[in-house]
Amino acid sequence: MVEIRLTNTRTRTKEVFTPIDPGNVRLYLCGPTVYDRAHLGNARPVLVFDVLVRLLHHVYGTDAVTYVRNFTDVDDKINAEAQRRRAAGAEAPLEALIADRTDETIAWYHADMDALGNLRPNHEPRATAYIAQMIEMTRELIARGHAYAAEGHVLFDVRSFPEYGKLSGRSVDDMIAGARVEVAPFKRDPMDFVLWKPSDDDLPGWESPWGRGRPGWHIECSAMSAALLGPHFDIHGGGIDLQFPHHENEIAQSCCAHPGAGFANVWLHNEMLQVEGRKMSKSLGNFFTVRDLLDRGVPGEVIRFVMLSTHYRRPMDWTEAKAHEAEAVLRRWHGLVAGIEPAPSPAPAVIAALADDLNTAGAIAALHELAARGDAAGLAASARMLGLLLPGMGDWAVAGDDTARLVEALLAARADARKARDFARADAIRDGFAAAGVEVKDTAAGPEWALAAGFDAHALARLAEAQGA
Ligand SMILES: Nc1ncnc2c1ncn2[C@@H]1O[C@H](COP(=O)(O)OP(=O)(O)OP(=O)(O)O)[C@@H](O)[C@H]1O
Ligand SMILES: [Zn+2]
Repeated sequence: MVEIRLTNTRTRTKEVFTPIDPGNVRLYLCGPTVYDRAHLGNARPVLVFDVLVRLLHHVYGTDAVTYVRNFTDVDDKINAEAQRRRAAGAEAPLEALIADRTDETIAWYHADMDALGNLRPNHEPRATAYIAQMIEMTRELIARGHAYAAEGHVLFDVRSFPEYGKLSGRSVDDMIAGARVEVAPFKRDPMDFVLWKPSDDDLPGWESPWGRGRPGWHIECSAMSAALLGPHFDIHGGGIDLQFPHHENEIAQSCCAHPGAGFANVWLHNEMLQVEGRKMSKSLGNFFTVRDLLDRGVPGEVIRFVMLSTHYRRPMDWTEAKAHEAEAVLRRWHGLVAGIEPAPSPAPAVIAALADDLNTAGAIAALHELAARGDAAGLAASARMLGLLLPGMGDWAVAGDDTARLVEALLAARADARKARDFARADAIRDGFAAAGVEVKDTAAGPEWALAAGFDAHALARLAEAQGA
């Protein structure tokens, strides 16, 4: 059996992964708050977990893996968006506007993550479907002396859990000194966090023993993971930005509600996608969405390749240069594997790289070696471990007949123009190609062309029209 090693944030070491039950390997990934399109950074944990899931499928069998990723559909930002729509004249009740917004966002999320070649998780719970479990868990935490009700709120008492801070490696006192904590008169300790809070009359709320209200964010993941995976499961993940406070708080809640169960064995955190050294984030406004890239004509597979070219524990940037390079590589590989039956199993070097703490960059290097050796069957089988070169994925890499015909006709027109010393026309065609996103290289054997990430079929058609080609 392949030995998988993963870096566990909890122990800060790379550990051999041993599932609790090899017949049912269980993972939970913190999913998106569904108020807006996912930005490219939000796709990173999804891609990392997708490769992990493919590796676990390979090692333990597809039916032996349960992958859960939630949708957070209770949130001030969702409410704010619904209120904005109502202020702008929408007639429906706020609840319906909220449901519209979350349904719409979930559909976008699915479309965008599918376009990147990600498998859907086995379960995608929505927080609003698990409110009863959240109330039950909150009640349990009060009964066990780990939480207290005050002024319509229920707060987790961090001093009641000596291990609080262990995941992020800080003591409660350090946290108080360093953190921006919300001070509230009803809190026993400034670090105590909300399990339940009251809701205004014009915002969504649920009846509870503490009055009409709504859950805090952290309790959502504790309740949903317990409901779908049980109180002790294998791997819990998310971006490193969630390590504190979100994951610290999840551990406190889950361990105190289910003493002795253990919660997640391995904590896996991806580093951030950055823009000029800072985390890409909605709040900083330095983001672009996955959809922006797809709409500009960057194929999902190219985005996936670029994102997986950097190890998940390293910060990374998105650059146009990386996208161009990825596109050229994938185009070549698609050409190589076209019509080839994949080998029965992926290359050992690719599996070994992935099993070594998801070394996707190493796995891609191993794919390059297979391609260099001309082992198309091996390349086809191995690339699938990374969700690349999947059946049907290469359509973008092959220019449509029309496109090829237009480009060839324009190249012929350019050659004629050159022969006739009509350099103005030759230059116009060259500039038109550049504007349409057709890259032309003149080689000794004649011109070679490729479609760039931003290829614009309409611009090409207009150019052909204008040149009478
Ligand atoms: N720049 C980034 N790089 C990698 N992962 C990220 C980045 N930003 C967010 N994530 C991850 O995306 C997932 C979804 O996060 P969430 O929906 O809370 O993000 P958000 O609040 O919309 O994003 P932001 O952090 O931009 O406000 C989380 O696992 C989070 O860690
Ligand atoms: Zn979570």
